[in-house]
Amino acid sequence: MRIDVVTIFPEFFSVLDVSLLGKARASGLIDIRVHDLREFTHDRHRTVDDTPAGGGAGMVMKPEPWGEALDAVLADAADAVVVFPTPAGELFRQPIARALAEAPHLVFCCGRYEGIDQRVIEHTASRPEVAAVRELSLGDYVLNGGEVAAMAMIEAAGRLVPGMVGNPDSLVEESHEDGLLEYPSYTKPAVWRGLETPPVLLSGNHAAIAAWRREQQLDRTRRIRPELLGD
Ligand SMILES: Nc1ccc2ncsc2c1
Repeated sequence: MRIDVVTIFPEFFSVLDVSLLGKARASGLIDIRVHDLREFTHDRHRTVDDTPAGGGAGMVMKPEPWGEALDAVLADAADAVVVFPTPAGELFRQPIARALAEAPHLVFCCGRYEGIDQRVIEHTASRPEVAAVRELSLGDYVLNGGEVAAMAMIEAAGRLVPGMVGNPDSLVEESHEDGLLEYPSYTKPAVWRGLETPPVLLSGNHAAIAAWRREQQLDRTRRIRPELLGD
């Protein structure tokens, strides 16, 4: 998988060299390329934003630098999925992470300010080398830009790429992988500060342990995220 990230804060993504994705990058499993949007400006101040058409507060990211950046990033692309992290997008959830993990080439366009001129999204969707454009939201709160969201999406999708995680079984028993919250986890010692590990987990009865874990998932999901049960 190839992942391109376009941002005005390329240094933000240096952390990708230390995480699980760092190993994948080193092994060539995932080819991550980070691009500074300001490299695609031509004025002395390397301007990437301008005032909003129609007035209003804040600034909007100019289309020209984005157009040139995507010309460069997509020059040798085919079937790229281009993601625009945005609060106005579809909510990013595990099924979308799985879909992104299937893509041979992901491009993340990190907006700042009040967002990117909408014509960039429209033009990108018309490019023949682009298989899909996805405007995706991390959730309903205020962030300063798309970088934090892109990092989360890259990790969520990247870890699903075959070969990324040592034990693929561990991908199954994760919160949201089966649509439910994960069960609570325990390890040694059996008693810690007077608190006991649930005896069933020490019973060796694998059927009883599996049943207990499933019940814990349902109970936790019912209490904390009932909407995941479609109730
Ligand atoms: N403010 C905000 C909220 C969610 C979100 N998701 C992707 S960029 C973004 C920005």
